[in-house]
Amino acid sequence: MGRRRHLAPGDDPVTTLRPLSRDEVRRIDGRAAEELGLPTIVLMENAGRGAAGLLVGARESGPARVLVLCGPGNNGGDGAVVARHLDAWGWPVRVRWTVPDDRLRGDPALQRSVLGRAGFDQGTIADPSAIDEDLRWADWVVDALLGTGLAREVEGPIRAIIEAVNASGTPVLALDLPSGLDCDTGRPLGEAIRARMTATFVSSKLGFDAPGASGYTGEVRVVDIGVPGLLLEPFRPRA
Ligand SMILES: NC(=O)C1=CN([C@@H]2O[C@H](COP(=O)(O)OP(=O)(O)OC[C@H]3O[C@@H](n4cnc5c(N)ncnc54)[C@H](O)[C@@H]3O)[C@@H](O)[C@H]2O)[C@@H](O)CC1
Ligand SMILES: [K+]
Repeated sequence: MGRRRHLAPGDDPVTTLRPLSRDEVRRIDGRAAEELGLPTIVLMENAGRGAAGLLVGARESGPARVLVLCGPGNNGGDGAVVARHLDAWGWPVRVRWTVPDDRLRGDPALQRSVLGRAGFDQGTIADPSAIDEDLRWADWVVDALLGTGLAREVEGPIRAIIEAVNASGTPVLALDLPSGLDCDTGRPLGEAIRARMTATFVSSKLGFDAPGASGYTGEVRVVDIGVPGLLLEPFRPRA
């Protein structure tokens, strides 16, 4: 009998929701916190833990060297959570942020502080060419640069980092969205990460079904981040 396929974290055992728009998924996150009082740090932990589990599942052989690239927002915070779990499982991890820690607020700032206190190989990318050595070292890259906060053409250092990652050919696990991909249209805003796999939160995204989007998302896996069912009701398939 073939390897029993356990349900990986996020393989929703009950129902799948219809693909969501950027606004819908951001509103779900917001309602969970504002209306239901579920702290966003809880959703972030579930997101990062689920994504880390998918990376382990994607690796037939043992631990791999993982370079986690974190942007300035909650997507970056997710990346720090992935790093913490992979490290606890014995995977060699490096964490590189696109901004100094005094530019972080809230959940991502907290996550970065925890990694700092826990002795992680963590730093700020001073110049996009500075990640070339990290890219040579890594077996996998975790793309935690930009998620649904992407609001304009990708520019500046983040654009150069995306180009360097794509040029390196290193396989990428993208968190929530491949950075630079428009959530609703599935088209790159200037430049986008070409991922081997995308761990997307709550549900798939409208843009993932657009022609050409799979060249950026790679295999899409949904990670359940613990949003209460009340908020998911409007998005369940019609019975
Ligand atoms: N809010 C929540 O409760 C949760 C959010 N989650 C994560 O948070 C993400 C959304 O986080 P944020 O809203 O903080 O935003 P992101 O972390 O997606 O983006 C970070 C910041 O990048 C900047 N930015 C936007 N477009 C840019 C561009 N073109 N070039 C350079 N910088 C640009 C913006 O200032 C934006 O706030 C989701 O995709 C998901 O990964 C998850 O942790 C689940 C829970
Ligand atoms: K991302």
